[in-house]
This record gives sequence, C-alpha cells and structure tokens, in this order.
Amino acid sequence: MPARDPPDPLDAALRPPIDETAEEKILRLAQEAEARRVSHQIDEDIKRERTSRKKRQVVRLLLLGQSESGKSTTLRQFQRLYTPSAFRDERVLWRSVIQLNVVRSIRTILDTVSDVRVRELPVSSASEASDDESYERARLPFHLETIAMRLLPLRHIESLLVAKLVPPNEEEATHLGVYHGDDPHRRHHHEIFVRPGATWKGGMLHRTRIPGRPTSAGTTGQETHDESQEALGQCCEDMIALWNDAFVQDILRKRKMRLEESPGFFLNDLQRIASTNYCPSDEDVFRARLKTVGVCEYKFEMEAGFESGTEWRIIDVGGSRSQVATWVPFFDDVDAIIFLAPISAFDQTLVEDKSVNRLEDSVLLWKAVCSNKLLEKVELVLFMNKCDILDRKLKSGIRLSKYLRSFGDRPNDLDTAQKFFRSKFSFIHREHSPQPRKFHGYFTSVTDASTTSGILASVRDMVMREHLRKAKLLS
Ligand SMILES: Nc1nc2c(ncn2[C@@H]2O[C@H](COP(=O)(O)OP(=O)(O)OP(=O)(O)O)[C@@H](O)[C@H]2O)c(=O)[nH]1
Ligand SMILES: [Mg+2]
Repeated sequence: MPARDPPDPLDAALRPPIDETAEEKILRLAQEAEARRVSHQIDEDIKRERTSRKKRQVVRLLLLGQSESGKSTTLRQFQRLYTPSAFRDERVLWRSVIQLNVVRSIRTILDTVSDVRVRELPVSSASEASDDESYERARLPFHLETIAMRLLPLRHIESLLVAKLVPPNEEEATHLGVYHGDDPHRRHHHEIFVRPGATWKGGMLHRTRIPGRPTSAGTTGQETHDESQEALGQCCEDMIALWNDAFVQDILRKRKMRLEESPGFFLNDLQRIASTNYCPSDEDVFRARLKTVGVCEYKFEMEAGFESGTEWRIIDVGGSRSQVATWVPFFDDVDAIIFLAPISAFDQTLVEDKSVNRLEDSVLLWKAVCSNKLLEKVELVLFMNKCDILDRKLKSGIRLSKYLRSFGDRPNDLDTAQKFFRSKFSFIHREHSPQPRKFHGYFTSVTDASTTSGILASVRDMVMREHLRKAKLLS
C-alpha cells in the first residue's frame, strides 16, 4: 500500500470548523473577503510602486525650436555619442539625403540664373537696354546654357531620390518646385521631409545592407549600384564649373543668396561627394538637411556610471509653424527641454511666412515655452545655435544693428553679439518663468561634433542630477 501524505496543516487551519453556526459563517466569509481585499490592495501598491520606480528611471528630453534651428542635428549628435556603432552603421543611409541636397542646390542655381533680368547683367551688356527692357529676362551666356543642358539628367535623379526618401503615400512631399513661367515669386521649392519613426531609414537599410561585410573608415561595405551616385559622378565637373562660374557667383551675390550658409550645402565638396565610393563622414551627416514632420523618438540606455540602466528618450519634433501646435502633448512628464534658437538668423525670414523675421519668431517661441504653466518645473536649456554662421556673417560686414536697433553702436563682433543675445534670452527666461529656475544657456554650433559633445555631456549630467533629485523628492 502506498504511504499516505501527511495532512496539510495549512489546509486544516483554513478549513471551516465543523460546528460553525450560520452567523459565524457570515462573519468568517466577511473576514475572508476583507483579507482578500487587503491582499489585493497590497499587490496593487507593489505594482504601482514598481511602475513608478521604472518610470522614474526614464529620462525624457524634448527638443524644441523653429524649423531649421538644429533640433534633428542635436539628436544626431546624441546618437553619435551614446550609440556610436548604430550611428556609424546608419551613415551610409544619409548618402541619398546628401545627394538630394546637392541636386537641389544645383537646381536652385539653375533656376536663379535662368531667371536673370537684363538689369542684373554686368553694366557693359545691359547698358544698351531701355528701362522697360531692363526688366526682361536675359539670355543665359552660351557656356552656361551648355552646362545647364548637360545637367538635365539631375532632374530625373531628383525624382528618383524623392521616391526613395519619401513614403509612397506622402503626396505632399512629392510636390516639387513647379516652374511658374515669369513669376519668380510663384515658384515653390517644397522641402523634402521625413515622417516619424524614420521609416525612410528602415526601408533603405533593408535595401542596402549586405550582412557580414566588413566596415572601414571611408566605406561601409554597404554600397550597391546607385544610379544617383553614378549620375552625380558624370555631372561632377559641370556642377563644379557651374558653382565656380563668375557670372553665377555675381548673380547670387546680387540676389543676396548665400548658399554656403543654407542648410544642406555641399557644393564645396562635390569632388568627394560625387565619387563612386562616397560614404558620408560624421560631419556630412550633421550637415545634411532633412526636414522633420511629426515626431521622432530616440531611445538609448546609459551603459556606465551612476546612470547605468537609465533609459533616455529624446523627442524630436517638427519646428515649422503648422507643427508647433503638435508640441503640447509632449510637455507632459518631460524632464528637460533643449530649446534651439539659431541666433545667426537675425537677417532672415521664415520659409513658411516671409513677413516674419526668424530671430523674432525664435524669441516669441522661447517666451511661450518659458511662460508655459505645464513646463514650470521643467529644466529649460537654451542652445543659442549656429554661432559659426553668426561669426561669418558679422565678419563679412553684415551689421547686427541694422536688424536689431537695440544692439545700438556696440562692436559688431561675435563676442559682443553673443553677450547681447545671452542677456536678452536670459531676461525673458527670468521674467516669464512662472516660478524661479536656473538659466542654462550655451553658445553652440551643433554641426561641430568636437564642441557639441562636451556641451551635451554637461546637459546630460545636469538633467540626470535633476531627474534623480525629483525622483528622491517623490519617493
Ligand atoms: N552651419 C551650421 N549649420 C547648422 C547648425 N545647426 C544646424 N545646422 C544645419 O541646419 C540645417 C537644419 O537643421 P535641422 O537639425 O534639420 O533643423 P530642425 O530644427 O530639425 O528643423 P525641422 O526638422 O524643420 O524642424 C541642417 O542642414 C543642419 O546641418 C549650426 O550650428 N551651424
Ligand atoms: Mg528636424
């Protein structure tokens, strides 16, 4: 006969007494129900505590600022610093963006020179024209007409690149610059943009990755036959000739078109970029321009030090006017904001509204962010960005006081201008914050990895310290 298990003492203790009366039963059931309720409550508390502890270990950082202020470039700098191998692997994907940036710059030049008026020609050629004729379109010099003909294949390349970079259902992005006859104001060069989640990268990575191929400094081993790259190679000499042509430079100067300072400018690197084995360098990736529409979130985990295990979420939003309204939902639960104000833009207007000065727009946005009640406990970090361009502009003789009367007769140099901007932005911060908070202001050129990495490390430390301090206060 098999041995019988000893009786379960717990089972025996929990079993209702044999001689239990009806009243005792009601009382017992009520006590059991209460015990279950308390136990359930404890479970819930533990669960909530665990989620909140987990939540406290997620640091949220939001990037704000007008379009072209440098938000996505700052995000790329974070990626390079904290997930370097993923950043390196993705560099090759930026080649198409850079190709498109090049093709668009060339198109801008060709559209501009083909729209030249007689009065804009050098004095000798224009002197015989009457007043009326001087507003008529001038003939392109023969050598430029030839170059323009030879660069026609780039139009096809532009459509190919748009198809590659923009999801098929993104109709708006494929509205390319439409030529509207004589009226230069009716030309629309819609910018190419990327939707949230960087699906363009996903799609391209899928197409271009060759598993197991070694990667090295200049090339990634991921290059495949690329029609656009081939076309750029074939057009390289003509593109260089066009960009360096004296007539072209003269027209660009007269029209105050400073292409060198515009986003996605690569015309001084054509020889390198048009070569067959071209793979973008880190710097190229920072200089490339791809407008953000919607929201991109980048997550990474700190691997070392006291922050080990902390997850960081950096949220990059689109900065154009129509998208500013979409920022608010991201204000909830954010630890810090990096606000980018391109202080070089004092002499520029918004792409989306030519009547609005870019600097003024940045100041108004900064004021709105500082005074927002939802953000009163959030650390605000200000990047007064594009200092490299500001420096070049001031050195080229553009006077800040012409655009900012309050600058007065101060010396027109970088140092003075930076101090001036710092005092303006910190004043707004002080006056408009709902409660006092520290001003964290930096002068940046976020395309420059060497200066930006130190700044990002300081910002990271400050944000982390504040995050831990708030978490402690909460616990
Ligand atoms: N020279 C220079 N160029 C910069 C600097 N910061 C950003 N850029 C360039 O300016 C362009 C626009 O930068 P983005 O980071 O795309 O701007 P954004 O704020 O994300 O713009 P949206 O996505 O439209 O909201 C890119 O081509 C960058 O390379 C800077 O400090 N100096
Ligand atoms: Mg962006």
